[in-house]
Amino acid sequence: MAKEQEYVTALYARLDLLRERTRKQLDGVLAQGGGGTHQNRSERDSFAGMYAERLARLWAVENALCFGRIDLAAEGPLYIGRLGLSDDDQARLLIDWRAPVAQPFYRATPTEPMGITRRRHLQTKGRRVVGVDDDLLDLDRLTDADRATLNGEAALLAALDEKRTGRMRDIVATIQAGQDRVIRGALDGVLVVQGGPGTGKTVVALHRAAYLLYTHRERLARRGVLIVGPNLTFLRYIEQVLPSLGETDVLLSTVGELYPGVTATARETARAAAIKGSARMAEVVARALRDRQRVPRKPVDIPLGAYTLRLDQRTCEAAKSRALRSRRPHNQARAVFVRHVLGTLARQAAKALGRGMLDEEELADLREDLRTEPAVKAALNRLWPYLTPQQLLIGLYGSRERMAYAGLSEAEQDALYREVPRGGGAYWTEADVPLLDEAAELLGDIDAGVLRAAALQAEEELAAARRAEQDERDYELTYAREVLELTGMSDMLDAERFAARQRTEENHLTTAERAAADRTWAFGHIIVDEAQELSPMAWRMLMRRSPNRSMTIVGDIAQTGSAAGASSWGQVLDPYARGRWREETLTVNYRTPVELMAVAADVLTLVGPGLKAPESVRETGVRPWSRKIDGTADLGLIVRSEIVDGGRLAVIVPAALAEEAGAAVTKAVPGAAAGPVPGALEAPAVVLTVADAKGLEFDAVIVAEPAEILAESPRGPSDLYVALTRATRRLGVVHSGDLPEVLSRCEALPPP
Ligand SMILES: Nc1ncnc2c1ncn2[C@@H]1O[C@H](COP(=O)(O)OP(=O)(O)OP(=O)(O)O)[C@@H](O)[C@H]1O
Repeated sequence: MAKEQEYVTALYARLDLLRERTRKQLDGVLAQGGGGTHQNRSERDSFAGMYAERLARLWAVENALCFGRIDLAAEGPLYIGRLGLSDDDQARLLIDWRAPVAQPFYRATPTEPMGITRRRHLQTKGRRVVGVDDDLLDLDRLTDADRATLNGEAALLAALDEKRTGRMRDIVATIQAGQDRVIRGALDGVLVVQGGPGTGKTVVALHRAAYLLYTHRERLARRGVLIVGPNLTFLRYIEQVLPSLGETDVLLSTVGELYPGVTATARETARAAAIKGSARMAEVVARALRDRQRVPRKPVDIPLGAYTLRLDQRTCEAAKSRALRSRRPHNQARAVFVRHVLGTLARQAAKALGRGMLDEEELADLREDLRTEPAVKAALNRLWPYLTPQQLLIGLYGSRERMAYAGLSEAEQDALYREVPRGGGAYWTEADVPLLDEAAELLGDIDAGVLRAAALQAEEELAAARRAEQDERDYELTYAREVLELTGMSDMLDAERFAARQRTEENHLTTAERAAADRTWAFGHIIVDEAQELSPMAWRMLMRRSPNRSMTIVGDIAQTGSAAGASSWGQVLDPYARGRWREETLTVNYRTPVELMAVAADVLTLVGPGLKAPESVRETGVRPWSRKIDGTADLGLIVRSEIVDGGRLAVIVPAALAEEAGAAVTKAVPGAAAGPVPGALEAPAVVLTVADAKGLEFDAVIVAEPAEILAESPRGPSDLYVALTRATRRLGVVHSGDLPEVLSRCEALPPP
């Protein structure tokens, strides 16, 4: 240990020196100030960015800088750590864990030693070496049983046994061979990582992101990496892993956050979400748009001073079919529509003016005059309006006729109908986001000038409405204001200044920040976690963000909870990457001890025949228990008695019980949290629904009213399976009715 300490001390000294040097370089660049030519400034900016990033990376690796070493038969030891370090003569001092030469640290086994004779795990506390743990890969000294299983077991078990902090930690020191294969898998194509609960899918996906960024830095730094998770609590749970690996420029997002400018915070029924998620909504949105490209049933008269122009159906039909044939998105095709209509009107006007033959130039002038006539503008806006995705969907959900036209059945209309928003408040739900994205594809951009004009016009109309209806309760007024706000039009008033600011800020934004602000950004690689939950419409949206189909998709089909979620990976991926996706399976459970997994495995038989639970690596000797309770007051008492100092406990409840149970537990336990609120992860106890607990883990879990969880949705068995597999140590079940037969393996304790 003393020898290892010497080496580790030298590594930290080197790290300190590099930090010092980089700091000086950064200060030097910043001291040059903002003068000089544009090129000077932009060069300085990019140097400053580079040094700042390097410095951040050097600071991120303080903890467990070096965690292992491998002894190569030929060249002596190599030290493995969070980043690569060399001395001033370029001699290697520390190898980045992601470098190819570090691979034997994770993969070597006694049967396949990969040229190393020994692997050593170094445990450190701060800068102090506190433990050394060796695996000998020298074949002659091992038994057959050792050979089959030996893989840094002691270090792994120590890591798994630690109390949870509420945040996921990195596992660089103890990545297992099967996981390493996933982490270092090729960048291109779609890699599916299927695995039961606790098999490390999430943590492996995050390490894969770090590995890919290291190995393909050029390509990925420019296009960025997106990591999609199921909810904000989950993203908070994992957000520290990549920074601790020295990678900060990655975009973490839920599906609901992927449409810039929209915050999807409204709630809706599972049924509505399921309808919105189904694949046929692509056609529904397309039809909803066709509904807005209307040909009037009767000719439209346009009064223009002394005479009246008439827009007949044939003209509208012809204009529409030209616009559609242009194959441009709706807002851009509008120009084609308008041009044709104006042409016809101009010829009519010429006739009305008694001027039979006009030359091209005169006709063009006339068209331009007509274009700005309010009555003409109003007619064109009715026939082929500029639309934002928000307007299209608000209009659809707010009208049964439109929904019927778009192909939704009466029952579906009932589920989706929503009043056109009046006062403030949340409107958009998570399931709306892929539909907005779909609509945006069909609508295309409205160019900034037009948007500005439209916003100004809307403002004028608002002012006019204000004048006209001062005394009445002004529905129209609120409506106009709301739509302006919901569609983001109100921001567009200042589009020019916004654009100018955007241009100057561009240079300072990281790739992730730029990607987050751009709906059409194509990512270099996308990682989707809890991918079984995504709806077909959400997949369509993600696939648009990944034209090169370089993706890692992790999940567990047996844990699917949402009604629009996946039942097989083929069903999800074949439409986009048939024959081009590969699957890796993880089968070892690093979270849940054997005793708990036995209970969960019983429940898995309800999910589907033939499904196999992952195998747990640890036994704790602690049996899961069950207890009959008499209401949520009892629950509060039990939770209080189950809390262990410094440990974290979750109470997982059916959605219908969330509020009541949350109130009871927060009353009984000081500091407890109800629901996925900020701070929930750090609380000693938290009450969560299954959907909110997905992907998380806790020292102890109490599952409340399992029978209701089973009955609450068609995916009830999957939900119960998820709930039972969140604990790293202790599991209890409380029930006021009968305990479901499938949980009979729990030890029945007397009521409190
Ligand atoms: N090689 C490893 N070394 C140390 N800890 C590990 C290792 N692999 C997994 N773990 C730990 O096991 C736990 C479960 O991992 P993770 O959450 O990634 O599993 P998962 O497969 O995503 O589970 P679920 O499907 O239930 O969400 C985490 O605490 C993780 O840190």
